[in-house]
Amino acid sequence: YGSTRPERILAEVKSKATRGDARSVVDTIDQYCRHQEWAMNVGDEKGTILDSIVCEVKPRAMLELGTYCGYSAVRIASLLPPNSRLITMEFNPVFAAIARQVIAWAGVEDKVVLIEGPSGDWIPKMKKEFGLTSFDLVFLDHWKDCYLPDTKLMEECGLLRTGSILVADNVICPGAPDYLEYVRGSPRYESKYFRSHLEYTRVEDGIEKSVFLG
Ligand SMILES: O=C(c1ccccc1)c1ccc(O)c(O)c1[N+](=O)[O-]
Ligand SMILES: [Mg+2]
Repeated sequence: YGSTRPERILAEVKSKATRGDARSVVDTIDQYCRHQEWAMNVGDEKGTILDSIVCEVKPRAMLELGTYCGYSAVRIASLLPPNSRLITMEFNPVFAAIARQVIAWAGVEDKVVLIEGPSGDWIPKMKKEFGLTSFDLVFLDHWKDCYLPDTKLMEECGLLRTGSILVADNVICPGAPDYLEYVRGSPRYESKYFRSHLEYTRVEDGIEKSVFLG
């Protein structure tokens, strides 16, 4: 019977990573996806850039769009200060089911809330559902053509405050040209590009960090 790539990643984590050790889960997935089969985790190189921004911002309330297998959710959660929360959103129920188990194996489930469904449906409900005022940090890593509409929706729903930071993966490969043009061209954002590579490859990619100015 055919297993899915996320199922194979979970099996690797359960057989190779130390339960309760977030770093070993991250390293196990990187090792597997670099040497066995590529998968669309943010990866070790761009992950280090993401880590530095999470450590700098120390977000109380963080949102991730695009959970996939939970690699970046585990990476981020392991760096969050006490009583901080990562809300991670996944559209694909197969991915979400795997991510829940990877997050549990890493022992970070008390810092992570995984919600399933389309971002366009969830974003307008988040303030009420989670008693939020705004997000300190948002990691965009879902469908690349959703980056711009979802950013505009977060603005409209008052989920961004002066100083909120957007971190976007894959702005070069696969690319999010309309999003890049928006955050780089808008007077309401201060944007900076961190050059890197597509996870586990030598193809150019990068992360765009954009501060919302209100
Ligand atoms: O879109 C793809 C993609 C496109 C085609 C084939 C495989 C993946 C992708 C590639 C690298 C990423 O880091 C990533 O987050 C994504 N994604 O789907 O969100
Ligand atoms: Mg990505």
